[in-house]
Amino acid sequence: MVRGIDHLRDPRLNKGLAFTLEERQALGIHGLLAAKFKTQEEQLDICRISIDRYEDNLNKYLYLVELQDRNEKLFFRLLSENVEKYLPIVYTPTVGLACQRFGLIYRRPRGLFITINDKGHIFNILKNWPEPDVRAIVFTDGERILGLGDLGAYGMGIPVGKLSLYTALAGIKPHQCLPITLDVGTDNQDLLEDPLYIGLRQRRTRGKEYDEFIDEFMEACVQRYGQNTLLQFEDFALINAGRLLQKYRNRYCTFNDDIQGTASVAVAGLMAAVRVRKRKLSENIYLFLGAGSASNGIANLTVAAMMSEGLTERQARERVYMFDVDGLLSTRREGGVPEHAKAFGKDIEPEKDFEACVAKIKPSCLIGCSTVGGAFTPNVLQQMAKNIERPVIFALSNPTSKAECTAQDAYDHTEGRCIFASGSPFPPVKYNGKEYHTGQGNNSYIFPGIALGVIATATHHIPETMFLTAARTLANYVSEADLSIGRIYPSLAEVKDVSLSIAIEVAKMAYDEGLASVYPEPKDISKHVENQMYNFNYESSMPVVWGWKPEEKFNVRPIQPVPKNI
Ligand SMILES: O=C([O-])CC(=O)C(=O)O
Ligand SMILES: [Mg+2]
Repeated sequence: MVRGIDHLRDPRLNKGLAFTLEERQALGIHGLLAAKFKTQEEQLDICRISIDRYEDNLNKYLYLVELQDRNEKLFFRLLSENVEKYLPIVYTPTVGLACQRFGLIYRRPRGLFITINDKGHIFNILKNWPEPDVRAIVFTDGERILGLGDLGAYGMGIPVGKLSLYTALAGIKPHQCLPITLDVGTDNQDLLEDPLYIGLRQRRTRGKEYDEFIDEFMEACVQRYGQNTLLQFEDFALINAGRLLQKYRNRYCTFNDDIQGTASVAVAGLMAAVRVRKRKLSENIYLFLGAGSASNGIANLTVAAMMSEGLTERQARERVYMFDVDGLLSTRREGGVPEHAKAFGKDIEPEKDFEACVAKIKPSCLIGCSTVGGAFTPNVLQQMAKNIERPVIFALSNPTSKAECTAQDAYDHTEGRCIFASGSPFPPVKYNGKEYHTGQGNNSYIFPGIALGVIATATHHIPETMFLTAARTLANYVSEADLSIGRIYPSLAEVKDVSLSIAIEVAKMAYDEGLASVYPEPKDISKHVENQMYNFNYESSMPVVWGWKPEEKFNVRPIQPVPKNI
């Protein structure tokens, strides 16, 4: 039991003015607080008022970071009860800005920084982390932070933000979460010259040494926290993301959020669009702008979904085209098709002009994972409207500045006929006197639920089919009301329910497929999952008195009346 001022200084224990008189006295903090007793609800009101006073989103972000450092329960309850309002601050898009300014806003440390110089000693560094019961680690090497590129150690904002959502959206306990930055240097010249830069000021280590470093890291994590520790890759560059996923997916409990989480949310959106358009997944032609991790992840999962509608793998792949910096992925083009996207190369005439490509291939679904802001020009969008009655337009690159088009542009240039989703949030669209609230095809609908299901069952691997299950679960949440306002995702206000449902489906699957290691199998899986979840409300801080009370231990007979004749 931590007593005295240290109790107030520990964000996990601190309740501010919500400590009762008894608690203040028992903990030796009486007098260290003002006289007023507040409820958590009153505190939440003050937080909301305080944040509203800031106009600059980065200041709002800083307020929330400091709240998390001061009073963890209050932070998580605020976030979980106001998802629509604060998700864009703690997470995309503001977290992108926070990463870019990380040198300026870096105050208290959160998470671990492990550098390439620590190679050979990673386990020792993990031992410095004070929590013994970590179940999930989100880590980045900072090379592809959102669509912003190589931000090196400034990328730490991302694992921190992702893990905030683990707790706020899926109720995973904060002490079970560990954010890590693997600092192998940066190739971003601006950062190398930035006096505020907090990372190693050297070029990125690559090749064998990098691979050995990641190998050692993966091994050290399971050595420290167990084979079932969930290891989430986040914002790795294309050259490493897919390759490392293949290398580790059957050896560790791991997934790559940008490949698999993004794929799952995109496929859920496509499934919901089926309801609007009355056109099966397998009746579409897909064109991806960008042929990186996200595109390949979405394309592969879409192929799997088309196969479950009856197509062969080959037939399904034939319906998917990709276009990258060198043009359409044609086997006839100079330099051929890059290895990582081989499955989607086509034996057709090369084409370097994207607009021409949209006209020639006539896709019915256009999916942007290019990190090129504005790449879906008015001409591209108009062509999509010519291709099909209800074109699907996904502008998935993050943050907002990297989106391939805005929601308003998509409506304006398709006569309001498009079905639109974006990775970052957009304000409501006005078109022809009607207001549309388009959805956010962001992996935040997926990864918290997957993580909860995986942790609750101590699953040892995460098969691809779990992401298809998650996609179906999410798509089932989309109501007719959502669809009628142009949204192919449930509102963010429902994302906690969605996460729990995904977790339950994932947990069921883990037992069905023999992947779970929590035994015996719980009779009621939903209850089992729910029982693991974080309590966002304050609990009593009174010291617990252990021991037994005689009247509980023994059945004491009631006193009998004494017979009169004795
Ligand atoms: O963080 C997000 O908003 C989604 C994501 O994983 C990315 O863009 O890399
Ligand atoms: Mg990411």
